[in-house]
Amino acid sequence: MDVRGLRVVRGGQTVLHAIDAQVPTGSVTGLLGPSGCGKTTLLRSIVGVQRVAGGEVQVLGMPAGSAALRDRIGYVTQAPSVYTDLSVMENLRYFAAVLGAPREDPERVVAAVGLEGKEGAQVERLSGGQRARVSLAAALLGTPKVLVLDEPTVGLDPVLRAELWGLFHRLAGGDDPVTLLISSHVMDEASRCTRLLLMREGRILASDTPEALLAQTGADDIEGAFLSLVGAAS
Ligand SMILES: Nc1ncnc2c1ncn2[C@@H]1O[C@H](COP(=O)(O)OP(=O)(O)OP(=O)(O)O)[C@@H](O)[C@H]1O
Repeated sequence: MDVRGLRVVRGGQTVLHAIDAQVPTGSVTGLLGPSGCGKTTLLRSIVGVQRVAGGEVQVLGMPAGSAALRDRIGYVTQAPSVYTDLSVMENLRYFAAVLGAPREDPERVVAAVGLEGKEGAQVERLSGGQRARVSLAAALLGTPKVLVLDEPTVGLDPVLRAELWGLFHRLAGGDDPVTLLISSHVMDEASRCTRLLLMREGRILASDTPEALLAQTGADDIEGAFLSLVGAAS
């Protein structure tokens, strides 16, 4: 993914100020920054659903929003995007049909997110974490090359969070690597990423590996590195 000079205006305000950002293929890149800094807007621009005021966004070598990218990008929004009155499997079969995914794909993705045994459960009756995993399972249908996940671990317990990060790394490290871009406002998730994009007030503060950011700032953790970079930029 390659973002150059991206400018977005929402509600009359510039929310992305001509930003540049690269997400290497096969990386697990964390997009970290405080609430309201523009993370969702950047993700929406990459998925191709955000009206942009300027700049360019390329995904897998194609302009964001290209029809050819539709079944190659999985996008999980913050709000669950599955039908709550349908069962887990009904949702997955429906989305698989829309995408033209292989017939056995719903079973594969249920196993990938650890929802075996819940196939027949109505989504309405699932816990928040289970619902989040149904949305993630839907995004894994059709074996996308890029996964864009907006705060996928919010509200999950630590065990489930660790399991999901394990899944993200398995997807990125497989024979057919997936590139993952994952937003979070929880800085302690930074250490789970292979690369970081630190964002503040519509600008990218830094783009590097967690280790390099710690070395560069001399901070003990990414929160400290973030504060040091904010200090240096102002
Ligand atoms: N539909 C909208 N209309 C106008 N302004 C919006 C809209 N959605 C978001 N904004 C503004 O754009 C800015 C960036 O919002 P965005 O949702 O991208 O932030 P975020 O970093 O994802 O926040 P959070 O972590 O709280 O989800 C904010 O100042 C917000 O008020």
